[in-house]
Amino acid sequence: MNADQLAKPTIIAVVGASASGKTLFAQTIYDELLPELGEQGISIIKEDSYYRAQDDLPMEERIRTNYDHPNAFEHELLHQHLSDLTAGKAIECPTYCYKTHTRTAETVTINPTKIILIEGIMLLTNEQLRSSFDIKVYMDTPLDICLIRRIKRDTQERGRSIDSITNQYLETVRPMYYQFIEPAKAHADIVITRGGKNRMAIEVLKAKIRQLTYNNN
Ligand SMILES: Nc1ncnc2c1ncn2[C@@H]1O[C@H](COP(=O)(O)OP(=O)(O)O)[C@@H](O)[C@H]1O
Ligand SMILES: Nc1ccn([C@@H]2O[C@H](COP(=O)(O)O)[C@@H](O)[C@H]2O)c(=O)n1
Repeated sequence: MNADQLAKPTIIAVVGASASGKTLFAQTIYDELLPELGEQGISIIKEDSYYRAQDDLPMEERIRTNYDHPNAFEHELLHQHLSDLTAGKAIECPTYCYKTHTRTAETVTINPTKIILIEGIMLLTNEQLRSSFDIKVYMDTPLDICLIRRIKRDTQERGRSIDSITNQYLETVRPMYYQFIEPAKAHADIVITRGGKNRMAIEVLKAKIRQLTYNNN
């Protein structure tokens, strides 16, 4: 094993409200750097993959779960997986289905890489996880914009009705945002405005990742 393979990875966490642009932002950086850094250079993980499996619950109960509380996630497993990747071991990342509200049977193998991008709503609420991140980015998108984008996305991609989106928003998404997500902004190193298409912010992060990759600092 050479020195590069032994080097500790840099873990970059992208957090913020639901539909604030976390996925678009992190995925754009990943897609644009992958051809240059290769599959050994950069990987991407979604916190949503670690939503708890609920196969044991009937659908009526799954619908009532508060998905905007830290306890909805298996953060212990995510922390274990980040430790494994840091130790140079591959992981089997769960996959999640928003329509059935549980995990699917498949897992995705993620190999250790120099840069790990991870994105999700509750990543900074867990102290153990927080301390494993080297760079913490917060997407500071106004909540009304997030709601508009969530309505569009959840009707088109997650099989939701307008009624279910608005009820869930008022009952859990909005109050939990104020309880858990917005206060976590204080832990961020970088705060990003204008969502997942902020080109300058994307270029700044890409430049930092290149510096970490090629200069090792
Ligand atoms: N700056 C932006 N302008 C227009 N659409 C955006 C912008 N940022 C995100 N979106 C769109 O909003 C929706 C939610 O963004 P997404 O990245 O999935 O948010 P999150 O991962 O934070 O839930 C997606 O359909 C995405 O393409
Ligand atoms: N079964 C589920 C699981 C999660 N959600 C919602 O997803 C949001 C987090 O994902 P983002 O991509 O939007 O960050 C979160 O706000 C949950 O309400 C869901 O609706 N159903």
